[in-house]
Amino acid sequence: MRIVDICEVTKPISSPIRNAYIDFSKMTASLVAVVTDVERDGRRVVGYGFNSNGRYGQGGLIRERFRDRILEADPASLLNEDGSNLDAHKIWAAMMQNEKPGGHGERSVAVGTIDMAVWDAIAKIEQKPLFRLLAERKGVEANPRVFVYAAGGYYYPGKDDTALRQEMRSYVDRGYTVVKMKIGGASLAEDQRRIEAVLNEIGDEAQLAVDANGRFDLETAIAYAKMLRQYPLFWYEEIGDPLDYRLQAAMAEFYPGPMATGENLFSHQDARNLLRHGGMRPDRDWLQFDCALSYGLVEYLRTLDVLDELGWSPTRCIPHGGHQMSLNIAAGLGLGGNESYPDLFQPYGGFPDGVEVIDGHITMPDLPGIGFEGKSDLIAVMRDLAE
Ligand SMILES: O=C([O-])CC(=O)C(=O)O
Ligand SMILES: [Mg+2]
Repeated sequence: MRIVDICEVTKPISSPIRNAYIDFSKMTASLVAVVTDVERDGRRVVGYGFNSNGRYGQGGLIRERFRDRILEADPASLLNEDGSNLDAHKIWAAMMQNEKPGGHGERSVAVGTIDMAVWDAIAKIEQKPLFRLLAERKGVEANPRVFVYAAGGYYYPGKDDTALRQEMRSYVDRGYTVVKMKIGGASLAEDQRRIEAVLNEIGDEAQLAVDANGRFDLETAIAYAKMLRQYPLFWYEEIGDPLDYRLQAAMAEFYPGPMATGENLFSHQDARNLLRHGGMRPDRDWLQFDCALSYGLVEYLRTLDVLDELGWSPTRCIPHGGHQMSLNIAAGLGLGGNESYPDLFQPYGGFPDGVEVIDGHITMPDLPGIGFEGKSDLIAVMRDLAE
């Protein structure tokens, strides 16, 4: 049993939307295939992965370093004890040889993307859904019913409050009970008007989360906190720079409601620093670390260990990214839910065909691997790459 090839293609996932920090007009994603020599049901097992939006495709790093380190390793050194499957932890170690600690950034995206494909292959070789494999290995019961919320509410040329309300209404009509919109890309007064328009639209049918995408300095963060705290928001997200733990810690004094952050922290060490120094409150705040951007599930398991050491439950995690990999981790390891972008970043995000959002939750179908084969538009693009 061995990995015979690793293919990568960088694809556009561009759109005219913008958050408080970036626009997505040039956004790309890496799609990766890990090709094995294993056959299941008369078909070669190929694992697939991709990086979530927000960071760009990583074809350069994958081709220059990480792909070759796996392909040049002794194939037997990448297998589990009895040689019956690939070992994601050993493959991770092979990828990360000769890499110094610290500076977690683009490299973590390259490794996270390959790691996703490796886990997809592993679960397909075992012929079971990844979430069931993860629960089994941890000795816990999987819960295929996962909370999901609808992320959108971007700034968009010519988009007025009516269009924003219609967008949020359409998420509620599709079964979501929490919707998210961007703030920080307009004046405080304008954002307040947008927020009130959405709250009037959704009433008590859903709750609203707001996302500043790390835009605010301390003064602006506090001004927004004072405005936002009069509304019953689901959370106030990524207020300041992701590495400014002191700013995050200062916010607890001004914002008693739930806060969320972590999508731009890319290692268990950075996650640990957030929990040590960011003043995050385990009884109400949310952690959004996204394995696809942060060295994959092998690293995410370390992050979950850090949470445990510091008194945090995995139920406080609702990862960024809207991909099926995090849905599997949520269902298998008991996270609090997952992000979803109902109308964006297709075909990568979303759920297998036919999966509906009911009362803010989806139910994972029993598909082998991560479940990409159940999403026809996505698997078509994936098979183009490697089958
Ligand atoms: O706009 C983005 O970069 C995505 C984002 O923050 C989120 O989904 O929370
Ligand atoms: Mg965000």
